[in-house]
Order: sequence, then C-alpha cells, then structure tokens
Amino acid sequence: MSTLDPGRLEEAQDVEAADPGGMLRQVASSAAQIREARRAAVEAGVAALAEDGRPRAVVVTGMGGSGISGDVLAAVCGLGCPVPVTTVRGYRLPGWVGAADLVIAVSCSGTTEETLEVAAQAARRGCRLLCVGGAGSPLADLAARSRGVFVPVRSVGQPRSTLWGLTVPLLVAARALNLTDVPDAVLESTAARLEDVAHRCRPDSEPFVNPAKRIALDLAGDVPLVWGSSPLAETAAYRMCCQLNENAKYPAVYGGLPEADHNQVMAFDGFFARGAAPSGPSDLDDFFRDRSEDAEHGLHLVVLRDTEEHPQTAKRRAASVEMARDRGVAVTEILAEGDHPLERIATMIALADYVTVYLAITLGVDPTPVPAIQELKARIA
Ligand SMILES: O=P(O)(O)OC[C@H]1O[C@@H](O)[C@@H](O)[C@@H](O)[C@@H]1O
Repeated sequence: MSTLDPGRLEEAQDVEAADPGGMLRQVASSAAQIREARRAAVEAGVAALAEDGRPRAVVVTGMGGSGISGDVLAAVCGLGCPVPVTTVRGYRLPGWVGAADLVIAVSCSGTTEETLEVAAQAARRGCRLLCVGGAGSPLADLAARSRGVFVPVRSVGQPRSTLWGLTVPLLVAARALNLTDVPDAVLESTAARLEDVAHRCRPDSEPFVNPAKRIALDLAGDVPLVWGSSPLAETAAYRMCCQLNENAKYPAVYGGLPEADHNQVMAFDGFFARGAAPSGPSDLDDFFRDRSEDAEHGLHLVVLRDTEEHPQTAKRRAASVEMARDRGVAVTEILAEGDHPLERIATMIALADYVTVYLAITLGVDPTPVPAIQELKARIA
C-alpha cells in the first residue's frame, strides 16, 4: 500500500531510488523528442501528404498517451483552422469519414487494437493515411500495405512519455497542409523552453525551489479538479489528469472554462470541499493539519492558466479561484509560458508531467508501470 512521505522528494538519490523505471528521465527527454521527431517526419516524406491538396478533415486516431497527440494538434491549429481536426478513441471510424479526409493513426507500440482497427477501416475507405509509431510494428505493416506514409517513432519508455515524439510528426504534416504555422524556429524555441522546465524541475533541486515538487506536496491527499482556462489549456488539463492516473495511480477530474463554471463549480459547496474527504491513511491528516484552517485534505482546484484567454473567461477564472479560496478549497495555478500556442501548451504539460511523477514518488508509488491497464488487456485477450 502506498503511504505519503514528503521526505522522499528531498534527496536526489532517494528520488531516483523511488523511480526504478526512470520516468523522470523519460519526462526530461521531451526537448530531444521534438528535435528527433521533426527530422523523422521530414525524412519519412510527410510533406507528400499535401500533394493532393488540403483534406476535408483531419481525423487522428489513437488511445491514451498516443490519442492525446490528436488533441494537441487540434489545440495548436486552434479555432482559425480551415478544416476540422478531431480525435477518434475507440474501435469505429465515424460514418462521415471518407476518401476526402486525412486519417492519422498514432500508436507508440504500433500494436493497440483500437487504433489498428480504425486505421484498417480508413484504409478500406480510401482515406489518405499517415501512421506514426513503432518501427516494424503491425501499424507499420498496415501503412506499407495501404500505401500510407509511415513515421517511425523511438519510444523513450512509456507511450505517454513519448508524447512529443508522437505529436511532432502531426504538426509537421499540418504545416505542410497549411493548417497551422509551426515553423522550425517554433519547434526549436519550444524544445528550449522544455529544457528550461526540466532544469527547474530536476530531481536534485529541492522542494522549496522546485515548482513541480512543491505542487506535488500541496496536492498529495487532495482530490484534484484540473481546469484549463482556454481550449488549449483544457487539453493540457486532460493530459494532467491522464498523467495523474497513470503515473501517480491517482484519481482526477478535468474540465475547462467556461463550461466548468456551469457544473463543476458546484463541487466547491459539496462533500469534498468541507474536508469530509474519503478516509485515508491517518498520517495524511497530520501532514495536512496546518495546510489550511479546515485541516483535512479535500478538493483541490488546479488551474492551468493560458496567457491567451477570452476576456470573459479570464473574469470567470479569477472569480472561480476567489470563490474556491473563500470556501477553503485549495488552489494551485500553473501558468503557460511563451507566445506560440505550441510553447504554451508544451510548458503547461511539462510542468504538470513532473508534478505527477513527484506525486507518485511522495506517495510511494512506482510512476512507470501500469499493471491495471495490462491486467485489463489480458482479461479481454
Ligand atoms: O501508444 P500505444 O502503444 O498505442 O499505447 C496507447 C496506450 O495504451 C495503454 O494501454 C497504455 O499503455 C497507455 O499508457 C498508452 O498510452
């Protein structure tokens, strides 16, 4: 059983010992992934996808840490994108998808059954096909058989930590199709920002100067509501919840403004907000005794705050934070850095990724393996 021990985050050697699968190293490789994946996408001839002109729609299919590449692509293309960009998670390609559309199948292992199934449907319907994932995999074979473009991706360990290796080929394809403006200079500046986050969050930097360790300690024992203050930040919020689930084996609820102000905000007045949180190990109570007047662990609002917000949404964000604090709900804000949408989403994701790994470590949970996911796959095999 996992127990909370803030001391586990103090010394670099303890942090490393608590991370036998090297998840912190995997997270730190994000900048290198951007550079390597750009080269791989260019070498694989992704630009050839533009030869037949712009598709009617872009449909990304993938699961878990791979599927989210579609959300990141849509967020970076933004509301100004001339064609719809959508993500399909599951076994079926929607009926409207056809030969006029580009389908992008993403799977780090290249073996995920839902992704292979949807990619095969796309090939049968004559869609333009781009496959991104493990070399020599069933997905690579499918791309070859269907004369699709295939970009090989080197896994850095887990699919979810290979996020940028899996996403950058999609961005390179989208820029070839004139769906978004992500020049090499932006890929490079994003990589540089990720290196900077990695430096600030490195294992040997102590909790009082390490933003990720500090947030992890604040969050431990609480029930996180993770909200994004823009569509871009909402995608980062979803990613943070998935990383809380898979790295920290921790529950989390994601939302985005303004929608969360129409439903989730009610939780500020509910059971979890009053500190009547689910009973946990009693050492949690001691640890959180002096965190707030209410003493108990309860609801924790994590706001991923974009620098570009609709003015009304910015008002809603500020009012929501104030209302949470008035009610004794803990609040943490994570700020986007940079100007370009890619820099902004990548910096929020990077800091949040580190938070989830340090939360795992302080809870005594190994961040890397996902045994329940494996068990599920085995049960249905
Ligand atoms: O990227 P692929 O290999 O398709 O995996 C997709 C997802 O599969 C799940 O079962 C987990 O392993 C996730 O962490 C992963 O993101």
